[in-house]
Amino acid sequence: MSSTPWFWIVVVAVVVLVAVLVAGLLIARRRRISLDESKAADVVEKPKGGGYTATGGIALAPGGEKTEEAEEAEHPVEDRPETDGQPAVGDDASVPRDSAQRTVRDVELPEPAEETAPEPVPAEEIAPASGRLERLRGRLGKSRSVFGQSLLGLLGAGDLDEDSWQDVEDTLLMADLGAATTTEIVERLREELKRRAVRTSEDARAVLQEVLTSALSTDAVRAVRALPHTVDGVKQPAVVLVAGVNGTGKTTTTGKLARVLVAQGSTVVLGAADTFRAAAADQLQTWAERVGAEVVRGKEGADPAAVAFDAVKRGTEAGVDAVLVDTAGRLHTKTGLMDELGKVKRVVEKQAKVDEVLLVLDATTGQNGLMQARVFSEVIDVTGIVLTKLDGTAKGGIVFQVQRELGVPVKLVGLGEGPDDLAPFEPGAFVEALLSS
Ligand SMILES: Nc1nc2c(ncn2[C@@H]2O[C@H](COP(=O)(O)OP(=O)(O)OP(=O)(O)O)[C@@H](O)[C@H]2O)c(=O)[nH]1
Repeated sequence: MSSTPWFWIVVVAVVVLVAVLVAGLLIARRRRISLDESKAADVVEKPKGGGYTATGGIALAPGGEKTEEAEEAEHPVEDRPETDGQPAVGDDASVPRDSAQRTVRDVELPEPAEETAPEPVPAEEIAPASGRLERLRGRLGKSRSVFGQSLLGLLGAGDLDEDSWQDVEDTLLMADLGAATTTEIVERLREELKRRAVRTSEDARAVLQEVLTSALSTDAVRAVRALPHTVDGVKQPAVVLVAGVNGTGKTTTTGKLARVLVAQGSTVVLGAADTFRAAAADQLQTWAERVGAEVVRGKEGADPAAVAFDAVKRGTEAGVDAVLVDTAGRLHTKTGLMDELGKVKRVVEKQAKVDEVLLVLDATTGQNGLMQARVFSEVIDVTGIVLTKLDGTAKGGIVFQVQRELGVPVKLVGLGEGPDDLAPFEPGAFVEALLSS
């Protein structure tokens, strides 16, 4: 083989190699990173937030009132197929640059509206407290049928044999008068009927009324100490503590009592020291609003003694006539809760004397109510009893027992859930109501 072809093959290979080397050098040069600082300075840092710069404060509108109608949107939501106000297919993502711009213009600001005092809330009409027991006589219906019909039926029948006297005794026991009071009343009835030689049912009724009324009489003052007094020439509100077990009607009684006081021209602060149940404070607040009294309440679970203290402090500062403190319902069997009630009283007494401690008892609980009363009076020195729900029981006789056993007068009776269904307790009117047909 001749050497000519080999010569040409070597020449072509060298040419191709040179061409590849030149191309590689050119590409490498283009890719090299420039570290020239002057070029880096030309890069302008973009402000964060897409170039938005606030020129003023956030626009604010008065709360609670309706603001001016917003201008009609260019693409009203209602014209869109979807309802949530999100952009729809075909909507511009942003306002086109050539769209009409709003210019600055003067606008007439409306004259500020003259401040008008809020319309005073008309106070609810409150039934006068005097003569309430007579008006609520019908509410004693169940107890009345036991006393009025059974007793009068037995006594009006003329001379009573031993069986009849046994029936009288049973009737009194069933009405929750308790053994001791029943024995005492039966003895007095026998004596009086014999002494006066009673023959007619009219006379028998009169004797019964007299004996029952005297069994309820006491030398203790029945007036609720809820009027202000003066200490060193300074007016002090009366401080009333309302206590009792759960659901006896403490909050309702506190509200009803506040109504009575306000109706008589007193100013009242209510202390919601029932911090266990948020609803209890709300309930008291509703009463306060209806009556026109101020309410002092704490956070749920707050120390009831602190709330009671604050309520009395507020009442004293505001110069009101009475501060009524509603305490949490508690089981008389729970020592901790009872201790806490004692603390409420002690803490309040650091700044003012507690003038009245009302123990609220539910008449429908009968003997159990009596046990509660005993424990409560050991802890807080009860000065008056409020017997509630007398409208719902045949055991109105509990009044006799409570008073006799505790030596504390029944001062008020609850005869319904209505705001004016609280009556002062008057033995004569109460017995009259029990015996009325
Ligand atoms: N029929 C009748 N119901 C009453 C009377 N007093 C209160 N009540 C009702 O008894 C229920 C309990 O009353 P509240 O005032 O909430 O009792 P409370 O003792 O404050 O209850 P707690 O805060 O849970 O301890 C409510 O439904 C009242 O309307 C009354 O004299 N007669």
